[in-house]
Amino acid sequence: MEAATMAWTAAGVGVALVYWFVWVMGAAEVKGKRAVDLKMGSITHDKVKDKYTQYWSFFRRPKETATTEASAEKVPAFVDTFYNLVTDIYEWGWGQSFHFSPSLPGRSHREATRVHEERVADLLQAKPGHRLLDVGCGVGGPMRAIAAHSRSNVVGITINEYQVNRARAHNRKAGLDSRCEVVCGNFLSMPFPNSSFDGAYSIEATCHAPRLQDVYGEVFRVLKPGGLYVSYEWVTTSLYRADDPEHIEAIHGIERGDALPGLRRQDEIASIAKEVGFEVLKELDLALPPALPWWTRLKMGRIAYWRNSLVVRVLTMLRIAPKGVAEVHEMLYETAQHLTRGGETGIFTPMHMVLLRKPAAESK
Ligand SMILES: C=C(CC[C@@H](C)[C@H]1CC[C@H]2C3=CC[C@H]4[C@H](C)[C@@H](O)CC[C@]4(C)[C@H]3CC[C@]12C)C(C)C
Ligand SMILES: C[S@@+](CC[C@H](N)C(=O)[O-])C[C@H]1O[C@@H](n2cnc3c(N)ncnc32)[C@H](O)[C@@H]1O
Repeated sequence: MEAATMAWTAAGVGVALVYWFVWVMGAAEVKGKRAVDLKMGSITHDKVKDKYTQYWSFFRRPKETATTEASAEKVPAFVDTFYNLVTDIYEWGWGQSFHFSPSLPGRSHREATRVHEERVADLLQAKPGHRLLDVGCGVGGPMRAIAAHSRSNVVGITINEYQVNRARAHNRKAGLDSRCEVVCGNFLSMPFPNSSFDGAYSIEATCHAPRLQDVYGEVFRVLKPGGLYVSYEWVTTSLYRADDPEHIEAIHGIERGDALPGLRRQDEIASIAKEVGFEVLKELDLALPPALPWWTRLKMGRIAYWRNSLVVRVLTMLRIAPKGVAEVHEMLYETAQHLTRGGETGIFTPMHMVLLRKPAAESK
């Protein structure tokens, strides 16, 4: 073969490979967020690496982030930075619902996710015309599933403006924008009047609050008397041993890689809820058998992680993705290992469910 023909063939194969990785394989979970669309929220291209460094130096020592008041006050701003860094990677590699769910035999991840979300609507006894609050709504995967399942209206709040725009765009696309509204704000001090919601829920979001009392107190305030609140909490279980180095490593790894100011213990949740005035109607770790493991979705994707990592590196090299994306992706990969370890050892659950009620006659 002539040299020129060989060069053209090699170039053709190269272009085809890049196309395959970026356009075909790159759209990992949900078509619509492709690898070439990876931005870093509202962070400008040249600032991504700096923001990642700032994030990492803040959350490197998880316990310290929540224990001093000055540091706890900074948590929402760093959580916002975290979601600027990860939102597109989450959507690209996981989908529009940023949470786990128990695996369901013979059903896809997407179906298992929907079932886990619809359970919230059923626990809340949500009805057409009800006004529900989604505390920490992400890009609105759960909000759309719950509004569609129960025909209720949902208002979501997230600290991250980029997520607000993504969620609104998804709501419009799904034809649910008349029933799903998204507000940018801090759930530790919400821009809603007292007693303005029939029900409320939070899915894997309140773990970002330095003090659970503060967010539960706000939910209590905005709920109508008699209103129900369901929360899926990230907690350590009774199997966690604070003197076991392997346990410490897994839990610290989860906290660092998920912008958490220190995980709470499972047995703290109900007492905090009671402290702010709620009645505790139900409390259950939804990850316990007969539920099938939630972490298999993380484990089974090793080949996908390798492929994604390559895609991210190629896109950074081609300057399509900003510098720093590869580091963020690597951090998430490590976080996935810690989460898997937490699940396998049973020391951690992301789905400790509590069903709470604001008393019908306000006692507070
Ligand atoms: C509730 C929270 C987020 C939970 C999960 C949605 C995310 C936790 C870890 C994330 C991921 C880890 C590995 C990534 C992988 C390397 C990449 O190629 C594709 C995306 C991941 C799978 C990513 C997806 C979302 C998570 C599973 C926290 C923040 C409170
Ligand atoms: C892991 S995501 C879960 C999102 C959504 N519940 C879901 O399951 O798809 C956590 C969410 O909590 C939000 N959040 C964290 N701290 C917040 C705060 N102080 N105020 C408002 N939202 C916050 C984040 O912006 C993000 O949307």
